[in-house]
Amino acid sequence: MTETAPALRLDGLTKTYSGKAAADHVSLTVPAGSLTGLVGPNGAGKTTSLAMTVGLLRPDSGTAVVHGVDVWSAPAEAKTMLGVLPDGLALPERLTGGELLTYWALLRGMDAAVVRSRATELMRILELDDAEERGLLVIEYSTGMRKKIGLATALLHAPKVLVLDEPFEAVDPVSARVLRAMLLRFVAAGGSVVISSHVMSLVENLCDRVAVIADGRVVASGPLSEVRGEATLEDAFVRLVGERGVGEEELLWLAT
Ligand SMILES: Nc1ncnc2c1ncn2[C@@H]1O[C@H](COP(=O)(O)OP(=O)(O)OP(=O)(O)O)[C@@H](O)[C@H]1O
Repeated sequence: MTETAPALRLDGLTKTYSGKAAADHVSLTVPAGSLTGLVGPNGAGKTTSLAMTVGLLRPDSGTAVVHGVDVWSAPAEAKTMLGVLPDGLALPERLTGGELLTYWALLRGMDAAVVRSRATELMRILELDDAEERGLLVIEYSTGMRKKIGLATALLHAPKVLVLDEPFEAVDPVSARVLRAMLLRFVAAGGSVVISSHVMSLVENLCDRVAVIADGRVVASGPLSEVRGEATLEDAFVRLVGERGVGEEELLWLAT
C-alpha cells in the first residue's frame, strides 16, 4: 500500500457484452479522503464499472488500483481495504441480520468479540436492532432494511475505501440522514467513498467530487463545482448526457 497513492485509480476499464461496450475505457481517479458521486443514465455503465473496480467482474481490459494495490493481481490485499455494497446484493437469507454479519466477518477472519461489538453497534445505528430482537430473518426484511444490512457488511471490517452502488435507494429519509452522517464521519476519519446515485440533490449535498458516465464512457469528472459550473448538477447532467422529452404527438392514447 502506498500512502501517497489515490484511494482508487481506474485506468481504461472496459467490458463488452455481445459487441457492445457496457464500460468503454473508464478512467477515474478518486483522491484519498474524497467522497465521489458516480452519476449517469440508466444503462450507462455505472454498476459494470463499479463491479470491475472492486473485483466482482473481470474487465476485458484496464486496471483498478486501490491505494496502490491492483485489485485483479493482488485481490486479497486489495479487498481488505475495500468495503463494497454491490448492486442487487445476494445475501444468505435464512439468517438474522446479526447472524449474517457474524458469518460474513468470520469468513474474513475477524475476531469474534470485535465482530459482536461492531455488529451490535452498527445494527443499533441503522435501526435494525428491533428486527434482530424479534429474530427476523433477512428474507423477511424490507428492501430498505436489506440495503442497510448490506451497508453494515460493507463497513464491518473498517475498510479504507467504500464503493457503494446506490446506497440510498429505498432507504427512508431518517435512515438516509444517518447514512449521510456515517459516510461523512468515515471521510473525516481519512476514508474515501464512491457512491452511485440517480438523486442529483443528494450527490450535490454529499459529494465533493462527481463523475458523469454516459454510454459506457466518463464524460466529465472532477470537483463538483467544476463539473456543474454555474448550473445545478441536474442541469449539467442533462447537458452532458442529452435530453429526452415526450413529444406532443406521443402517448396521446394515455388521455383517452
Ligand atoms: N451481464 C450482462 N450481460 C449483457 N449486458 C449487460 C450485462 N450487464 C450489464 N449489461 C449491459 O451493460 C450496460 C450497462 O449496464 P449497467 O448495469 O452497468 O448500467 P447502470 O449505469 O448501472 O444502469 P442503472 O442506472 O439502470 O442501474 C447496459 O446496456 C446493460 O444492459
